[in-house]
Amino acid sequence: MSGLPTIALIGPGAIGTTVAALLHEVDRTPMLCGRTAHPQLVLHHDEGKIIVPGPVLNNPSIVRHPMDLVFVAVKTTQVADSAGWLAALCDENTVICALQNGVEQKTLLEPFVNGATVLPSVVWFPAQRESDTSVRLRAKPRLTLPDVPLAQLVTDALSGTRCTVELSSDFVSLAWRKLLQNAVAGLMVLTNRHAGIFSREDITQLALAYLHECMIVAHAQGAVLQDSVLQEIVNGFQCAPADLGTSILADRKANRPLEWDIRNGVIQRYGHSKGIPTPISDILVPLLAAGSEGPG
Ligand SMILES: NC(=O)C1=CN([C@@H]2O[C@H](COP(=O)(O)OP(=O)(O)OC[C@H]3O[C@@H](n4cnc5c(N)ncnc54)[C@H](OP(=O)(O)O)[C@@H]3O)[C@@H](O)[C@H]2O)C=CC1
Ligand SMILES: CC(C)(CO)C(=O)C(=O)O
Repeated sequence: MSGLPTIALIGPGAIGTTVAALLHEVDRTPMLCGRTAHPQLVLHHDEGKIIVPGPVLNNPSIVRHPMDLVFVAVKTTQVADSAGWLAALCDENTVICALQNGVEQKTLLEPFVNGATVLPSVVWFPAQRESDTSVRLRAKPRLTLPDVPLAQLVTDALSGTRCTVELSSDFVSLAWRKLLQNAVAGLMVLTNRHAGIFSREDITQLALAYLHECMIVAHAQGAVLQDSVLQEIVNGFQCAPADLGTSILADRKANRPLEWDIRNGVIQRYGHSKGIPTPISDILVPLLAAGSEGPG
């Protein structure tokens, strides 16, 4: 690579708009690759708003050459539909930073990326799309990446932006820590409620029992996490604004497919493969899957 890296972003939704806006603010505007040709992207943050000029491109045939760095922020349920973008933007020299939840980003993306290197990330911050498609950032942006040499490209791209990037030598544990948080957030979908539900004693008990089950699977997958993490996760939801949602609840409310498999199904799947009983998952996962896909 000579000169500044070329950067594209696929999926300018809640997380994608946030990262595109933060890059734009430091004059590193990525190529905006989406599904809908939004005329511009708008991010509202604590101190004001950032407008990224569009339009969002919606046809991969416009791409003339692969990019050095591609941020992928489509839902994991939308990866296959983004195959055209991934094929056009990636080759074996490209680094892909997956801005997606779960612990399976590499497995999900690698079939589509022409030999590019997929770096998973943990996206710690909540962002929500408003009805006018602008995005509201609800915490300070923060990412964790595995501490590998190619992560430097992402760190450099985001240097000087509002987004903190941390590198971890134990990325697996952090990714599972976040997965546990996402798994228990599934209770918001099943109750059709926001974080306020975690102030209920019955939901707290259910959340802790479910997290305990998830933790056994996490340990079996090599995550090093203390038991105190379970209460910390519940405390986090209890301290959050009562109206704070989660991206899977936004999808439920909009009747879109849910990321139930990478957030909840994954724990049941890995549990079953290791002979670990998952009685709570065995109830929650079919309810989330049926809510997502029906029929009916
Ligand atoms: N929102 C959050 O607070 C957090 C989300 N995450 C994770 O980040 C990932 C992204 O979530 P989020 O930003 O909420 O998702 P959104 O639904 O807000 O955004 C998805 C974006 O992808 C676009 N898209 C859909 N299909 C395609 C396609 N075929 N080609 C190109 N673009 C496409 C959508 O376009 P269109 O404009 O047409 O809808 C939309 O802009 C998920 O894995 C989520 O779990 C992680 C942490 C926090
Ligand atoms: C809000 C947050 C950070 C935790 O649930 C998230 O990951 C999501 O909305 O998907």
